[in-house]
Formats: sequence, C-alpha cells, structure tokens
Amino acid sequence: MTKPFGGLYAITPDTADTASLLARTRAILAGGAAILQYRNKSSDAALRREQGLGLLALCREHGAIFLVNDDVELARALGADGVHVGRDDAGIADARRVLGANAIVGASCYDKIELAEAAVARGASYVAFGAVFASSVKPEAVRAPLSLFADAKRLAVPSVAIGGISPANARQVVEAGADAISLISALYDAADPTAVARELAALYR
Ligand SMILES: Cc1ncc(COP(=O)(O)OP(=O)(O)O)c(N)n1
Ligand SMILES: Cc1ncsc1CCOP(=O)(O)O
Ligand SMILES: [Mg+2]
Repeated sequence: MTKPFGGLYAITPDTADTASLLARTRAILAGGAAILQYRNKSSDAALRREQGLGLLALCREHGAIFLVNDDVELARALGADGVHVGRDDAGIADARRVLGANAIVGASCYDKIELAEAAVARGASYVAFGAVFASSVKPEAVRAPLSLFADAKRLAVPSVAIGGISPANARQVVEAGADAISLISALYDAADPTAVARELAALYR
C-alpha cells in the first residue's frame, strides 16, 4: 500500500557543491521530507547526472519520492519516480510517454485554477500553485492566493504549494488545504535542516 502523495516536499537549490547538497538533503530527509525534487537550472549535464544519482540513492534510503524538475530525459536516465514540468517544459502527455503510465508527473499551475483543470485533464499526478509568498529564489514569480487550495479540492489530484514558505507561515498553507508544501530556502539555508524539516512535516500528522 503506497502512501498518499503529500506532506513535506523539499526542492534542491542550484549548487555545484555536491557534497554539501547531499549532506543537507540527507538531513532534510531524516527530518521527514516525503518528496524530493532535484531542481538545477545552471549546472552542466554531467554534474546534474552525478548529483541526481546521489540524490536518488538518498531518497531510496529514506523511502522518499524522487522527482526531477524540467528534464524528462534526465528523470528517465536516473530512474526517478517522475518529473515536474512548467509552462516552458515538456508537456504532461509527452513526459508520461517517456516515463510511463506509473510515473509521477507534476505540473506548475501558477495562480490559475484553469491551468490545474487542464493539467488534470492531460494526466497530471499533482498540480502546484505559487508563489504563495514572496520568494528570494524566484522573485519574479506571480503571487498565488491561498484560496486556490480550497478550490483545488474538487480536482482528482493532490495540490502542492510553493514559494516563500517557512516555519513562520507554513501552518496557514496547510490549513488552506495544500496537500504538500514545497520549499527550497527555509530548508537548505537552515542552521539545522533536520529540525526545520521535522517541524514542517509534523504539520501533516
Ligand atoms: C512543486 C513545484 N512547483 C513549481 C515549480 C517551478 O518550476 P520551475 O521550473 O522553476 O518553473 P516553471 O517551469 O514551473 O515555470 C517547481 N519546480 N516545483
Ligand atoms: C521554483 C519556484 N516556483 C515558484 S517560487 C519558487 C522558488 C521556491 O523557493 P523558496 O521555497 O526558497 O521560496
Ligand atoms: Mg520548469
């Protein structure tokens, strides 16, 4: 019996320091992250493959779902559990054709419930809305209201919140109805990533 998709969803920061990335990711998984997304917009293919292999091994060690952002071919080559795609990435159906019917294909839906409806119709496994708060990683992101998560309850798939989420504001996102909260900075920049992960994961218990 597989666990329902949801809970604490960690996303990796862009870094060439693989040792630090893996050490911090291990700490976050130990704290209870259920899902990890490898997101790297700047490194070359060889480094992204090396980092992806290391992250996949950590997820298998901790029983966490491993997803790759944007790059369907890298997700396939690594044997990831799936991919997350946005408006400028591969289509949902194309991703599923490459990764298979059982793959997890998540879709960015920004601030639009209509995009989520379309994504579900195309076979998305979950839909993501954000940024729900100002994000230093993606300052240009459109702002998505928390009300979207109540609206999204009528969709057949889980919803994920992203953007500027931290221990200070996470509870309101969970109470708004997000099935998962995804974070980069509040986890990877924390003095004690395990403690922060534990605090955030506990919101879903
Ligand atoms: C869960 C989740 N939501 C949104 C994103 C954003 O992805 P990114 O590739 O940075 O931007 P878009 O392609 O969606 O515009 C994500 N990575 N994960
Ligand atoms: C990738 C992405 N998409 C919308 S906001 C964001 C960045 C999330 O990073 P943080 O959790 O540090 O705000
Ligand atoms: Mg993308």
